[in-house]
Amino acid sequence: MGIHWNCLAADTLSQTSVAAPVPDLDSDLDSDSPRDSILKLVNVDASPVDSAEYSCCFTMVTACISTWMSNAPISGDNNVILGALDNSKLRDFTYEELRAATFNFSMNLLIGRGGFGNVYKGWLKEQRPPKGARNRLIAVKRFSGDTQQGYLEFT
Ligand SMILES: Nc1ncnc2c1ncn2[C@@H]1O[C@H](COP(=O)(O)OP(=O)(O)OP(=O)(O)O)[C@@H](O)[C@H]1O
Repeated sequence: MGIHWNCLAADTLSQTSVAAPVPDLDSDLDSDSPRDSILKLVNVDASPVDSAEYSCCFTMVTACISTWMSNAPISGDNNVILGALDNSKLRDFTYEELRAATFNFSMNLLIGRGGFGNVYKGWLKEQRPPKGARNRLIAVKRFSGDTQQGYLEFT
């Protein structure tokens, strides 16, 4: 199923606040880099997730990229290949692409929870010829079957 995603310009990921472990993705990062610092700023103020939430059938990217991410190295095969992306346009992503980008919606990457569902941090591999590929930091909002709000907004 193709899913429409809206990539916003705001770099709200940098505003999250609570430290939490992140997956092995970070292992190849420069520990002194700003990116490494940001990766530790995972907001875990949300309560544990009900298993019912995993029944969701679609998700939505709500955000964005940090400028300091522009030269980030590619960090693993789990990343999704992302074509040239213009922030002014919408792009479709499959569920599998976003599942891979968020390491199967890892709870270690949970950064928030809204009325629509959980929000996860993730990375998409972006091709930017002739510069080559880079990782792009994103936020993925995953629809929860427990909420009526999502149905009202997206149907
Ligand atoms: N782009 C983002 N970057 C960083 N954190 C985000 C981002 N989007 C959402 N979050 C986190 O997820 C939490 C929930 O966001 P969300 O947008 O789902 O809230 P909401 O206002 O209830 O929206 P909705 O009603 O559409 O679900 C936020 O409070 C924030 O902590």
